[in-house]
Amino acid sequence: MVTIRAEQIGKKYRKEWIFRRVDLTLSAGNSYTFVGPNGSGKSTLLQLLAGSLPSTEGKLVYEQNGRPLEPDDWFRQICIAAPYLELVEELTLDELLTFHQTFKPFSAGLTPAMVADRLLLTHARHKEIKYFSSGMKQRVKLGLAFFAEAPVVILDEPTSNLDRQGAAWYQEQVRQLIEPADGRPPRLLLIGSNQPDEYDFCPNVLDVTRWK
Ligand SMILES: Nc1ncnc2c1ncn2[C@@H]1O[C@H](COP(=O)(O)OP(=O)(O)OP(=O)(O)O)[C@@H](O)[C@H]1O
Repeated sequence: MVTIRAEQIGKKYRKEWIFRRVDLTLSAGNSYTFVGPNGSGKSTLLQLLAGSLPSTEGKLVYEQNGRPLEPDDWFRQICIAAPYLELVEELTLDELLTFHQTFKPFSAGLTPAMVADRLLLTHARHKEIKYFSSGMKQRVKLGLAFFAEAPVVILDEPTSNLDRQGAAWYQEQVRQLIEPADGRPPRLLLIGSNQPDEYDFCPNVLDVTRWK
């Protein structure tokens, strides 16, 4: 089981503190949503918790089954879907899924063809990502996080560009992360959002402006 512990972390850009003194303990089987107005620091905080941005102050500890993990091993534990993370556009969906699973394996038993099916994109398996619509790309980004084995899933603005069918698909899949129907271990889910229907199932909603 994975736990992320943030101890008094803060982030400053130039002379401006985005947030300070963030103390959090986040563990598997739970979901947490960070809310706040545009520019309040949701994406920045998620990137710090993912270990992809350094904090200006404070300490971040990752633990697996009570043992600290080295920062270099964090990335294996995390899948992140966010508007600022791009897909490799030159690859077809099949190629992308095959490539991705070499460093972020899919859950046991899932093949790239099965993942394409779960993405509702079987018809587009041989199409290059650059020809996907923005909603199709968003589904791929989410699917790479939903269907990987990694125990921590981070979703920033998860339903951006999704139509009604895509949003319903998101709702169905995201709930299975914390209450898996197939016996898989529950994951730690972190969301950054301003749209209540993206996190209406989530009991832990934290406004980042509390850390200004
Ligand atoms: N690389 C950077 N250099 C300087 N300032 C930055 C940088 N990245 C973000 N910021 C600033 O940090 C603040 C928080 O930005 P962030 O993207 O985390 O907000 P957000 O809450 O996710 O916003 P939104 O709802 O618009 O996505 C903003 O004032 C932004 O301008």
